[in-house]
Amino acid sequence: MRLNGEIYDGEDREEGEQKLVVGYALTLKKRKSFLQPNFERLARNKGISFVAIDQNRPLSDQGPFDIILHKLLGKEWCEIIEEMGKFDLELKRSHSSSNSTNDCQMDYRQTQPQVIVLDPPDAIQHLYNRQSMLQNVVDLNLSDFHGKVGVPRQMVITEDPLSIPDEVTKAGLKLPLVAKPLVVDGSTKSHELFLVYDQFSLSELEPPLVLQEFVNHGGVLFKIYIVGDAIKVVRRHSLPNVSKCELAKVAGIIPFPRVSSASASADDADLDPGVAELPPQPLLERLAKELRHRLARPSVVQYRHDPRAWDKRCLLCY
Ligand SMILES: Nc1ncnc2c1ncn2[C@@H]1O[C@H](COP(=O)(O)OP(=O)(O)OP(=O)(O)O)[C@@H](O)[C@H]1O
Ligand SMILES: O=P(O)(O)O[C@H]1[C@H](OP(=O)(O)O)[C@@H](OP(=O)(O)O)[C@@H](O)[C@@H](O)[C@@H]1OP(=O)(O)O
Repeated sequence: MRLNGEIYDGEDREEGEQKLVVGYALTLKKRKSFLQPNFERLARNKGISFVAIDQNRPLSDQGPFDIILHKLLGKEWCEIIEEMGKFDLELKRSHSSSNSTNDCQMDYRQTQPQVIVLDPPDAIQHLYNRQSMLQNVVDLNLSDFHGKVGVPRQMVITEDPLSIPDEVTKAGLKLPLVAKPLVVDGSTKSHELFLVYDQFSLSELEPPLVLQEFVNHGGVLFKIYIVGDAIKVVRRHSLPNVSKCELAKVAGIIPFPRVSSASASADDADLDPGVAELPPQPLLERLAKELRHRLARPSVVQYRHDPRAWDKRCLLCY
């Protein structure tokens, strides 16, 4: 990694020796979950500091930053970042078309050192639709590669809630079902999910939504994060299995927001080896490669997989 002309070697630094400044633009919620004191301390020890970007002031008056890390959805913010990207591109063009590029490069570096934006807007593909994001997994056809990869049986309901019971019967989906808003736009509401235990209650749901068969998976799931070639798997607690007996006794709709959030980490939990075993690396690598290919241009794949039921040699993504 480039740091004012030096290469970052990943070694710990003496306290106070700053090598990398990361400007961040994140929601308050994300700041709380991401910039934990332990993380900031670890980063500081490695010479990396995090500085909040003030969105009310021009970016050029702030910093200098080596990296800009952002996860904001607003159009205004995207334009600011895009403008930065254009400036950088123009600069590169003027370098390649002129012989006296060094002057230009020097001016630019002096006023605004080269910043790595994670990620530039044109390298981000937002996956808003729960159905289409899973279609990429269906299309992979990884049916016999160190195990299977698939998605739970599901259907999309866009209109009349009163028709849902019939539509579910026609589609042959088995109860209990997980009801999820069709669109995941980062809002709290888009992560409000319901477990539906009986046919009649289905008409109380609010379309547009995805209805998925609930798959028992031992109360543990894996989240797979892919950045370039790096793959990180974490274990999270999840919903417990639903037995036939429970299904016969329980009725209605039960809400369950964010059951597998970062605070539900099961990395250090004492688990049954049957559910704790991680999916094999070759399968993860293949999955990452195929998804990167299918999701086309982005250099960093921002995709969410919650594969489970690995104890049955079946990686389900939802
Ligand atoms: N088909 C399913 N079968 C069993 N459990 C499921 C199923 N779908 C989702 N879950 C449970 O619901 C949780 C949330 O599901 P999902 O990841 O689809 O929603 P989300 O709102 O995108 O969640 P997150 O907050 O993790 O981003 C999962 O972590 C898992 O515990
Ligand atoms: O805070 P953010 O808005 O980035 O929320 C993201 C959340 O991160 P958090 O853990 O920091 O809350 C993620 O959880 P983990 O990776 O930890 O499982 C995951 O649920 C994403 O789907 C959320 O993105 P969204 O779908 O809402 O855009």
